[in-house]
Amino acid sequence: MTAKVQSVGFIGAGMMASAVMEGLVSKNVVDSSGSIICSDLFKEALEKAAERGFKTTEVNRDVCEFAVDAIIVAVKPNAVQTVCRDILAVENKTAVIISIAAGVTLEELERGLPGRRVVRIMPNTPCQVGEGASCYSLGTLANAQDREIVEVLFGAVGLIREVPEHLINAVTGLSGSGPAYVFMFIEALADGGVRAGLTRADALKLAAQTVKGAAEMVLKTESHPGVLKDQVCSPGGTTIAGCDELEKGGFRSATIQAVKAATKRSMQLGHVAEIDITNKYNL
Ligand SMILES: NC(=O)C1=CN([C@@H]2O[C@H](COP(=O)(O)OP(=O)(O)OC[C@H]3O[C@@H](n4cnc5c(N)ncnc54)[C@H](O)[C@@H]3O)[C@@H](O)[C@H]2O)C=CC1
Ligand SMILES: O=C(O)[C@@H]1CCC=N1
Repeated sequence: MTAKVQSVGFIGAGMMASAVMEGLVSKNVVDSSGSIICSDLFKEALEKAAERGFKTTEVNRDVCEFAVDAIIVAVKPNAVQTVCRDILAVENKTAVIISIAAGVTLEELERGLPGRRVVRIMPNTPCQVGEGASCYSLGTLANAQDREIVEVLFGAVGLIREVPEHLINAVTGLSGSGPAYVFMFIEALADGGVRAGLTRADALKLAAQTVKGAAEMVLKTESHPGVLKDQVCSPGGTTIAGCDELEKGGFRSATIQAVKAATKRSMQLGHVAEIDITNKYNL
């Protein structure tokens, strides 16, 4: 979808908000960066956003007054209920409220925002370069137009899917957290290349391009990744020797465990957000 939106607000201007804001501008979803406003308690975050041409404010209510299409809640899970109180203080009934907070359920959002249309979404940082992966669920009062806004905003910056809410924690464990696992893999591939004599710069480029190319093959051919892996492995050749080492190191099992652990952690975060507002967990 390429429809333009009039104005969008972000409460919290940190890592994930910046990634989505950059993506929306570069994909021309908004006329200019001036159609996006963000608020934060942290001055440096606002200064960075202002340098990129976004409107900024220290007052969350300003965001709610400015945003016509959507207010995106982009604070850590334990700050969501505080932000809900700021949102409720402004009579903005047009904007749908979209939370990207890990673990915070639609029920918790609707309890904090009675009578408001809410959406829970889990994006990831590659939204910044238009290659995100986001899954969302609509709250009980959200309507077809709200679904369209979510699809326009997050569809412009990557893949977008509607899923039943109970799957969003699994999405968080896989695509929400997944970029970090992939970055670790790229770093390790590059370390291997350096160990084998390549320059760091060449090794990093080769590693990143290899991951990008392999991912494109999975998406474009729709082949099972095991089939594509077999095509690289010559009998008695180099690749199977490398695969052998990965299996010895528990590579696949470790990856599965990582997704499971992150999913479990996501399930805990909504609860933590409810009971802990002390920043103890630094969420
Ligand atoms: N970083 C990631 O890869 C992803 C993060 N998320 C979710 O996005 C949310 C934000 O995460 P990040 O951007 O990584 O965190 P971050 O720490 O970079 O950004 C959060 C920002 O919110 C600000 N903030 C805190 N309390 C506030 C308040 N009351 N009013 C206004 N601003 C306030 C903080 O100063 C900070 O700049 C989290 O709920 C996280 O679960 C979702 C998908 C991916
Ligand atoms: O680590 C986190 O809690 C956030 C949610 C998904 C990615 N980063």
